[in-house]
Amino acid sequence: MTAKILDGKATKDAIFAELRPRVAALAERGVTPGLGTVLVGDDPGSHSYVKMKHADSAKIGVNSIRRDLPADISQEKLEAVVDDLNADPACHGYIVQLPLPRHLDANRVLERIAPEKDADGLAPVSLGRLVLGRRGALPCTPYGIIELLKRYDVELNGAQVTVVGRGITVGRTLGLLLTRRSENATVTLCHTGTRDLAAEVRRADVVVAAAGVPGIIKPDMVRPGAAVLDVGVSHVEGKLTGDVDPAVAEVAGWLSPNPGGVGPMTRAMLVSNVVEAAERAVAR
Ligand SMILES: Nc1nc(=O)c2c([nH]1)NC[C@@H]1CN(c3ccc(C(=O)N[C@@H](CCC(=O)O)C(=O)O)cc3)C=[N+]21
Repeated sequence: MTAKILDGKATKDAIFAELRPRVAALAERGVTPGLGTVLVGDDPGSHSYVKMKHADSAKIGVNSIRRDLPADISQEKLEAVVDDLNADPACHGYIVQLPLPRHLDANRVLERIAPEKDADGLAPVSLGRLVLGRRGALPCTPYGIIELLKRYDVELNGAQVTVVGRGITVGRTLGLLLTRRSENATVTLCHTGTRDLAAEVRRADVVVAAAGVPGIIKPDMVRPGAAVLDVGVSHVEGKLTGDVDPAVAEVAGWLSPNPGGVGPMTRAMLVSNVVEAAERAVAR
């Protein structure tokens, strides 16, 4: 048996097809959604992600607002750019690409993002709203994971989900999303202090691997038929390597490829958050 593919690339295209008429409706009201990115320094990975985000925007008629800043920019100057985007009516949502160079305080920058313009749902106000169960931008990767599972009819209601990794961008926030009444999953959040990772993974209907440890999920840890999502991004000998051992495909019922799985879904939800922010700005 080999796992069915949770195709993030095709699902992104389907989501874009649904966003296009919403963008057209905004155009009729004279509004073009604008997605901003703030990129500090010249990390090649970050550059390529930001480039992909703007290519996605262009595809569905969303304007790009790009601020590429030198690696040695000061905290004050970076915060001034954030203030500028907060004040720019053409920018409906933006992200500050993470990680930032070490001399900068990322939390202070994220705190400064106007909550209604937080496109990745990672600013403190958005995270607080998620905890409280109030409306707000949802973090793009967890949101994309849930959307991907729903569109392939993978059951979450009552499901046992094991999440590996407690980072804010994926693991910790995914636990919050999955345990909402609307998803209704039971979540086990694993991390470096977990005593028996194999046992936690083995009883899961759905496994989300977001540890950033290449190949940490082995076939003997996966229950036959389980859905396995690979969120790991590591580079081994110059090649993108995920957290899921390729042999898991022989055991799992569903598998998100990497690349081509959760990455494109993250980008789809980012654009979706910006279109939604533009719709809210028009309604105000
Ligand atoms: N504020 C902030 N928000 C982010 O959302 C954010 C961030 N900072 N910093 C970096 C990470 C990384 N990230 C990716 C998004 C899409 C792909 C993606 O689409 N990858 C493709 C291509 C991969 C390849 O071939 O290189 C794929 O998986 O198929 C990857 C990585 C968003 N991040």
